[in-house]
Amino acid sequence: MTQLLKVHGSQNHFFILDQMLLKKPLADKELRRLAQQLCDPKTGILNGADGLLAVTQADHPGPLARMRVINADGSEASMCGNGLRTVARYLTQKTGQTSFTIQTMHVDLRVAKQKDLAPNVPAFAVEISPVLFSPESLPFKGLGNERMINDYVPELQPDLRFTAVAVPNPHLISFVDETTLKSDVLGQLGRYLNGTNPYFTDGVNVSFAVFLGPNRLFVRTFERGVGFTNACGTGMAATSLAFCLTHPEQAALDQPIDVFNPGGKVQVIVHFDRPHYWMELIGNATVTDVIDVDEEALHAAHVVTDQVHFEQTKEQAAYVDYIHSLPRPINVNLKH
Ligand SMILES: N[C@@H](CCC[C@H](N)C(=O)O)C(=O)O
Repeated sequence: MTQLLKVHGSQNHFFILDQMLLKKPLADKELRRLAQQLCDPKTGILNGADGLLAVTQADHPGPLARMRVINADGSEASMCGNGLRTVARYLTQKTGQTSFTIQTMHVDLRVAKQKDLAPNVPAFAVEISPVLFSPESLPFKGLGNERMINDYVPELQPDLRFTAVAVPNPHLISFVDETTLKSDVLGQLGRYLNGTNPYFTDGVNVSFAVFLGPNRLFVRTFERGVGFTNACGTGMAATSLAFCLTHPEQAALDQPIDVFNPGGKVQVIVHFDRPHYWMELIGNATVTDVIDVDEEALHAAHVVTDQVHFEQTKEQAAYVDYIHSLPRPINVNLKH
């Protein structure tokens, strides 16, 4: 027997699997199959999730562990901001350390425990970096050879401006009005750019954002490898950076930006240590369920309700109380 955790950051839901607890860690192919089975609400448990976060040993000295991000469709992403907060919390509980680094696909990132957002709503801050703008780093092609910052891109959508940035997973951002944010445009564009298309050949996370005032945004994301999510941490960090770059009169560097999303709220602080931008993403790291599961079921990608034992924590009730205490600037249906 081993344990899985069901967790979320702004209701961007994941399962955490600590490979270091297993007699035999899952091979890459097994991890991909498990993510597909477990995250699908039809075949998985607890309504599925947006991804599987695998915690493994770091392959060099320094970081406490390594996080791998497997999207619901089995593809692997280089980073996940909401997920990193939940892995940071898991490692804090496992080791007692409250400030450390975690290895991700390309870089080691700093994480630190924060003051609880409300009773039983733990919070963590995580570093989001590196920030890259070149077409090769996303990648995108056929849309100009220069960086894309608040540009009209008629190939994508005639009347919207776009910013493309990798953090280091790829993001495409547009500032829109509330009607456009709620319209079908985001889903259509997200599906197109994450299917066979000539522009974003590895797919891209697409976010639409509405200005709410100085240092305040609402962000909705269609995620690569997932579809619509309640929140995308790297997406909100990338959008806050785009906000600072394109609307400096409304968004300040080195100050918290409140970013509301369908699943709650986070804060992002954008820093510019010349010549590099980097962001801090601060938000909840909630554990909703502890699941006892047979190790063989993980290898076989067959984790089903009647063969596991769940223990629900009281943290989701506390999280719901917390978000009900927040302003709700825009209502978008929640994904369950
Ligand atoms: N939800 C995540 C991002 C997960 C990876 C993304 N789908 C990708 O493929 O890049 C976040 O909170 O950052």
